[in-house]
Amino acid sequence: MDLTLFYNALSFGELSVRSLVAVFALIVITLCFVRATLARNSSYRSSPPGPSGLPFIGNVFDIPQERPWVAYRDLAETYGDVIAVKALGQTLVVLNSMSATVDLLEKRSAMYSDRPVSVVSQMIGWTRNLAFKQYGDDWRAIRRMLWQHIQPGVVAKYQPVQRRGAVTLLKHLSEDSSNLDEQIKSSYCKILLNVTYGLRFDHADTPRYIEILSQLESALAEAFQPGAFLVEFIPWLRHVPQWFPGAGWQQKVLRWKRQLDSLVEEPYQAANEAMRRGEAEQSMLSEAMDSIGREKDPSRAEYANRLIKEATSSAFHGNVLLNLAAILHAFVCAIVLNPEVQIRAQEELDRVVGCDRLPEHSDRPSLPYVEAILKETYRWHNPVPLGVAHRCSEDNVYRGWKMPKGAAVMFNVWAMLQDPEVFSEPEVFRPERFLEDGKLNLNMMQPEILTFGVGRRVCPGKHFADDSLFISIACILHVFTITKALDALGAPIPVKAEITPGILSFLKQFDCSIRPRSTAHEALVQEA
Ligand code: HEM
Repeated sequence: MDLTLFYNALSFGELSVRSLVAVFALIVITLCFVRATLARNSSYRSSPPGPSGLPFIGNVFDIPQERPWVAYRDLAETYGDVIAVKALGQTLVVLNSMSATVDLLEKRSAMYSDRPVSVVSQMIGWTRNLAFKQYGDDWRAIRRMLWQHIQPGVVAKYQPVQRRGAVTLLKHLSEDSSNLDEQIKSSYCKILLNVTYGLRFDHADTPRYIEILSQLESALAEAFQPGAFLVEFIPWLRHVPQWFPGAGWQQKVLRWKRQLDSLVEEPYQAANEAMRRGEAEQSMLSEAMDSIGREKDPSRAEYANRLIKEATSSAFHGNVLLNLAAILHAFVCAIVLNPEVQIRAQEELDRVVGCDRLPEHSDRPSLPYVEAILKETYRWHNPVPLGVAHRCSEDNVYRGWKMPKGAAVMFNVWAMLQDPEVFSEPEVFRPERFLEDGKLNLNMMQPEILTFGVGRRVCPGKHFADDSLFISIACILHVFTITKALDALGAPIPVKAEITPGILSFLKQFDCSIRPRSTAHEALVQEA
């Protein structure tokens, strides 16, 4: 999933007020909050500790836009694992330890499972996605429907499609590995279109959907930048007509809305047409349609249709594809930087799988080192370093602090997965940390319990994602040798694991060479 929400953006970086109008509006808003702030003064004193900040605007200038998760970890060293920062009357609580995360998001999940509201999200229509929905009946119904299709007991049925996607990626990479990021996205897009909508791998619109998803990736980054949209502070601005001076932002929001509409509507329509022609493969959509096929009451059928549409599109768009792609991309980067890991993995694959076939999901229990590489990738590079913001829906007391209703709550996944007390030399990519005597060491903290979120909003696609990433990683390691690319003079081009700016964390593009290990391995790809 995916997104990250307005309140992620409200991680209170330097508020980039871009114009005099914005500055003026900000002053007006802060004055409007004076009374409320004073009224809440007593609760402020008892809320979790954090930097004091400026009067009324709070900590707006305390947290940088770049890598705010590092700033929160540093604040936790001063104030303790639970910190609160405030801006413009809003409270953001950041949990920097596993114990606080479990205490609040899991043990008190009835109170900590809502999402903060974002006006821009509503305008774009992101609220059709499960990840953006408020906690309530609609969320519950859609989540239940999606869960039926991707819960642990049934998710293995998608393994053949995931392996087909991995093989498609191998074929593309053996022809041209220069655009790694695009190839990875294309492979996961095909898998997701097939399992959610039953669309074939060669569906003509796949490249266009990838293009729209990439554009929406930038939209996510921009929409949630602090101060980027004044409407988040003054919601009535959404009613200002587009022609009004200064309302040009609405054009942008409208463009994103159209793009998202395409992504929600077009695969759904294409799938329905394919089903009518009898050309669609079995999918979440076709199974869900079968189950409501006998519904006679038109209003109930209409309601069920909307649930199906929103459940399937939640498994396709949002950050689902971007998260999968980000993790596989990080894995390739880690291998380029750590050639000894590749050698050890290939020894294991040669011993278990041999040279005359590609890996299968059924090999997984016999490939602990490859498994450890996946775990270490989850730990080493997490695309959602602050999780997805939850919202506290009732006043409650934790460790003597008042946790106010309406506070956004984020959990610093990055800080927990980079904690040197738990993972020695956390910046080093070392799969061995998850092994003991050649077997998985289950006494180690398992990164996936944080990577996919916590509590009732935990990622429902985590088992699907984990199966899919495992087979991709096993197949790539089995077939290719990945090294640094060489420049014109034959010298290795340096690679650095740098992240893109923004509230989501993706590794920047890097050069690398991806070549078949041998003609026998190349033949495996051609024959698959
Ligand atoms: C490596 C890939 C993935 C990562 C890192 C990831 C991560 C996450 C995270 C951190 C959340 C928020 C959890 C929280 O609020 O505490 C989430 C929610 C969600 N994810 Fe994933 N996810 C991935 C893949 C998938 C896949 C493959 C699917 C569907 C097939 C999926 C569907 C969803 C949905 C629908 C939600 C919203 C759940 C809700 O709010 O109730 N995700 N994901």
